[in-house]
Amino acid sequence: MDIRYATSPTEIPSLGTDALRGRFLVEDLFQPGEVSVTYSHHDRVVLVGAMPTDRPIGLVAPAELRAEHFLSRREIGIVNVGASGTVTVDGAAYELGHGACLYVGRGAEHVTFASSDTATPARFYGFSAPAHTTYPTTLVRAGEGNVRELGEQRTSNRRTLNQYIHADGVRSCQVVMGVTTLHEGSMWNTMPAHTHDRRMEAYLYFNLPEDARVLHLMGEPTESRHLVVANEQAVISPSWSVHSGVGTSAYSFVWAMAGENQSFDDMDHVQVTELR
Ligand SMILES: O=C(O)C(=O)C[C@H](O)C(=O)CO
Ligand SMILES: [Zn+2]
Repeated sequence: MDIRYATSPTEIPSLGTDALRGRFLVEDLFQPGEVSVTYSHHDRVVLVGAMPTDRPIGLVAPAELRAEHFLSRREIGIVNVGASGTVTVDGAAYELGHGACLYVGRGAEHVTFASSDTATPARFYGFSAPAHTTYPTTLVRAGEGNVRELGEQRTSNRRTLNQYIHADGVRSCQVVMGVTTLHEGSMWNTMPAHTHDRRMEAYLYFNLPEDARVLHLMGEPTESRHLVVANEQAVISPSWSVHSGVGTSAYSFVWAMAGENQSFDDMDHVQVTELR
């Protein structure tokens, strides 16, 4: 398991490109036939990437969790960013098309991932957090969450945000999760930027052409840095960090949060003119 210890904002000025990428960027989530697991000490969130090929692959508890099953004390939100596939939870099969989201509650014992067609594998992205109780495992098809239209064409930030796991939708203990898709011709996400000191967040960029990149802004608003991010890479954003990006092409991203509260609109907004 890849372990990322927590970072203080006071460390940022001393970190070069490789150190920043090593702490905040998750580059190899999807490996054929494997489940990859990255543990962040920011709110003890775990990022999972599963890319089943010719046989199902299981979500197994890494030794560091000291748990019988991965979800013995955790919950997980899963979004399929690849071709269609199936997630099976204790014998119940859920079919996830591209962009669909499955919430799996605490206590599920056996979770496996399979692709519908081995030539075009599914790619399941999971965001897991500690959970105090069990909420029902629930599937949401792509686009069937709570939709918010954001931004404007003149500021190149028109985007459609879909909330899947949230306080007024699929219930969870901590995880808040959804997908945002940029409209053709728009490049900016989450600008004006924000932080939320009550929650960490992770973004997984997808549907970005292989030769395109997102310049992802991070850091405290007045001490910003950037990460150059490729398709299907994730960025860990501590609660003190802005998380915004501009692409060389349109793209989508899975955003997911955990921490003190589940209030999506509880944000500390940052004016564009305040950024440094
Ligand atoms: O496009 C956006 O703006 C977002 O998707 C914002 C994220 O949902 C977020 O950062 C929530 O805190
Ligand atoms: Zn946010």
